[in-house]
Amino acid sequence: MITVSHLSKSFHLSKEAMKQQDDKKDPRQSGRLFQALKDVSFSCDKGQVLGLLGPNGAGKTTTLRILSSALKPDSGAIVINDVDIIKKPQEAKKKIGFLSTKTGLYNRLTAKENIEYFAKLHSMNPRQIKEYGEQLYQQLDIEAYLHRRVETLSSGMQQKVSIARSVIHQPEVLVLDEPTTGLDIMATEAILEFIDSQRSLGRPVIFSTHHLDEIAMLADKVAIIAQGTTCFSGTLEQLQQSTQCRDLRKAFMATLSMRGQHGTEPVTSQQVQPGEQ
Ligand SMILES: Nc1ncnc2c1ncn2[C@@H]1O[C@H](COP(=O)(O)OP(=O)(O)OP(=O)(O)O)[C@@H](O)[C@H]1O
Repeated sequence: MITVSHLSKSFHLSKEAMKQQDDKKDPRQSGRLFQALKDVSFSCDKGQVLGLLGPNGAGKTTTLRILSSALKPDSGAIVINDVDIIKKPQEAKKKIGFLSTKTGLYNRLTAKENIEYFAKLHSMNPRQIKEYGEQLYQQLDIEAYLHRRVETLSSGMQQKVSIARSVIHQPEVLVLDEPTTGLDIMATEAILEFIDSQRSLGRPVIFSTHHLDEIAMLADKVAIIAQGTTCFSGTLEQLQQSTQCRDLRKAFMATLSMRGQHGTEPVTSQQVQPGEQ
């Protein structure tokens, strides 16, 4: 189980960034300080898939980068099976498999060389790499192009290799930032099937997306972030009940407008407690 509680994170803006933010008139900005996250909380249990939703700039990537330990929050906690990984960033690297939109692969290495390189960074031994690698290659259906250089692969193939590289060390939790963006229907389907297979293995999966059909198809839970604050966290049924909307798109829009995202009302952040069902 992973529990994320009350994350906050501010960035100091460069002069250039400040000009860009000024144009957006985002209330999270105060002079050169931009509070990207104010209060983000949600939880995802063993064998659950949680979809992270929110408008552009809401704070989804910032949240996921904090989960992966690439960024340190100003406050808040992330607990995976009783270990606070903010206090133990090395544990975070072991426990979390992270796929970002920029998860790098080395173009000149083959797919297999890339995956094995990252496995070694996680101190896996050759037997473990072979054993778990073989299962993973089959599961992701990437065996046919394991020996091709990454630069010769399509974006869908590269995304599957990136996923393999992110989970080769058998993390306890999988975190994926917009894993299907820019992929065609077949590649998207393969990624969604992989997420579903992780749920069956009992591994919590947290993924951000702008595609509500992916949420409807896969997610057990949803967390909606608006302007750096969680405005809903719970099951899909609870989202539908709280908004009285069966249609997910309408439920999402209703949640945002209840929180003042479409009007002039301030965001009245209803405190979402981690672990809330
Ligand atoms: N390093 C940084 N310095 C300054 N501002 C930042 C930094 N990183 C993110 N931000 C700002 O924080 C806000 C949240 O960004 P984030 O990338 O987390 O949003 P998002 O919800 O993932 O958006 P999208 O759906 O467009 O990917 C944005 O306004 C962004 O410009």
